[in-house]
Amino acid sequence: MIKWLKWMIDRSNASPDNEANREAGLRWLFSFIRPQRNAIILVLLLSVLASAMVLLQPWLTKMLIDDGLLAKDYSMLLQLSGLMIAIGIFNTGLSGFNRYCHTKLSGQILFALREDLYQHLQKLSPTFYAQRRIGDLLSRMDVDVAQIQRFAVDALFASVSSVLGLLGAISMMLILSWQLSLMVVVLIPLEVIWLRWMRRKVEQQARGLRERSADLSSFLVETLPVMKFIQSVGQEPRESHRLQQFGGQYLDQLLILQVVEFFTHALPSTLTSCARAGVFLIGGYWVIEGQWQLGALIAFSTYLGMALGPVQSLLGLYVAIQKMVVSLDRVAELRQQPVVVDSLTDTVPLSEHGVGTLKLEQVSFCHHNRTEAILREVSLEIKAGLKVAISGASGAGKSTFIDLLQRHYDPDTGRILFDGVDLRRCHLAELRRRIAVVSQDIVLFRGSLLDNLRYACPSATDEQVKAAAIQAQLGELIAALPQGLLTPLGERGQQLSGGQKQRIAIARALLQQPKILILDEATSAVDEHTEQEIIQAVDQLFSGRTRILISHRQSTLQDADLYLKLEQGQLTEYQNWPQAQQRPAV
Ligand SMILES: Nc1ncnc2c1ncn2[C@@H]1O[C@H](COP(=O)(O)OP(=O)(O)OP(=O)(O)O)[C@@H](O)[C@H]1O
Repeated sequence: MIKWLKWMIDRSNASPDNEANREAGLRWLFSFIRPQRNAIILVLLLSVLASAMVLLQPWLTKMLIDDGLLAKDYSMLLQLSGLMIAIGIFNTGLSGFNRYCHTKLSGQILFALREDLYQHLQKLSPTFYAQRRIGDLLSRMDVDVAQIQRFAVDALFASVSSVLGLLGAISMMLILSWQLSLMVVVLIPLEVIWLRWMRRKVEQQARGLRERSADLSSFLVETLPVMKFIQSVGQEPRESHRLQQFGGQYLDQLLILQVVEFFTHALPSTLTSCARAGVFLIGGYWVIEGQWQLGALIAFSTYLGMALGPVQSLLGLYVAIQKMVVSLDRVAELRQQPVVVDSLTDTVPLSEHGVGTLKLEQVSFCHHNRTEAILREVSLEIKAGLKVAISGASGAGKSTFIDLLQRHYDPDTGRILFDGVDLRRCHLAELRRRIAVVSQDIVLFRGSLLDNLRYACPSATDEQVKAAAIQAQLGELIAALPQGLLTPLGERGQQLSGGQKQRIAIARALLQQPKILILDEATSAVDEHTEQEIIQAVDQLFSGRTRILISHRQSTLQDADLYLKLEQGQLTEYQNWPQAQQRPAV
């Protein structure tokens, strides 16, 4: 099947890399089709049955005219009419059942494809997301996957029933008149040659359309969440104009594709009309001359329609393959993005009694495509239970350092150890459960406050969540909300203040029971008084556990047990905050 598809796909402008990607994409697609073998066989059998029933109808009409009407046989007329009614009822039931099985199969493949792609995206690093437009990812996940699935199921079944219909109709036509049948068969190679010539154009324009559609999605994803900012800087007309431009480009591309598709189908349709006229001319002459029966001519012309219909839909399928390839390439490109960080199969379990000591051994790290290293051969130990303050100029790499601790990236050289275990050997989820990060941007999902608090720890009971919320001083907020903990927070918790969101994040971290709590600029959005309250709460609630605080503010970093400053790839230790602000290091 893969070989057949590769033959159908235009390779004239594909590089060996593209070819390899495409083949991997096809293999990926078929890995979802194969497990549905039984359901596919059932739907195929139903299609065969449906095609046979359709083929029977014109033959019955022929018998009705020639053996019933023209022969004036009333009993035959009655029997054939009864048979036609029975077949009609059977066909209705068959098509309903066929449709149900087909939709179920099609949906199962669609969601399996999407889930697999989503699971792959879940493993990709922050660098990948920093480089990609979310709208484009959305469009690949949504429209491209649906396009592939539509082809994989709908088009393949359509092709099977078309081939069956075609073979059946041609056989019936040959039985009725082989001379007229030849006329039709000669057309098929002509149409195939034309389509092979047109396919590259279709693929090119379909690719353009998918890209314009991704531009539109990206625009909406980018601007809708920040409408407040656009309003406050008065740029609504500019964004409306941009939408107009994207819309215009999309429409232009759509029209070009329509024109190309029109010409692709126009020649075969014209040839078809000529063939039909030819059949009526020659067949009609034979009937007038008494060499052929009227019923046979009517049945032949019906079978001719039935044969040309499948030819048209097979040719349409040929065009659909070129469009599907565009989507398959776009999805395969995502599917082949390398997973930089993944759990090994033989991970070393982290002890529940471990205290959470962190050790860096000769760690160096530089972001992909950057020249300036974030860490250069840094060796350091952060003993458990300390309150650690990390300062450093903006862009020095403090957040990247935290990403390395949570293993969003691996060091280029050297290693990081958690309780003596190299992070590369830890199970990712286990490691990340032990290191909770509260950052400036608190992520809140649509759902109740309760659901949001429980997000990192879904097994927590309502009582545990409530206790954590009270500890994080959310009592007042809960009392003020109309449905308490069950109040929906709305999109991204826009109705909450910065301090309230921060407390939600702390309550979440409390439920997570981490060994290490990291506050990465977590309090920079709140006033100093609220900040002091939050930090006091953290010191109290997480006392005895390692707390790493990152900030530019002195008020946040005071009273630490260890001061670290990140500067030019070095993490230098200082005795206190004022010293950390000056040189030299201790
Ligand atoms: N995913 C990424 N890919 C490439 N470069 C990145 C990536 N993330 C951050 N950087 C770059 O790495 C450097 C350090 O960024 P980082 O966010 O770690 O700094 P920071 O010290 O936390 O800054 P700030 O105090 O302003 O938050 C910056 O130059 C930034 O542009």
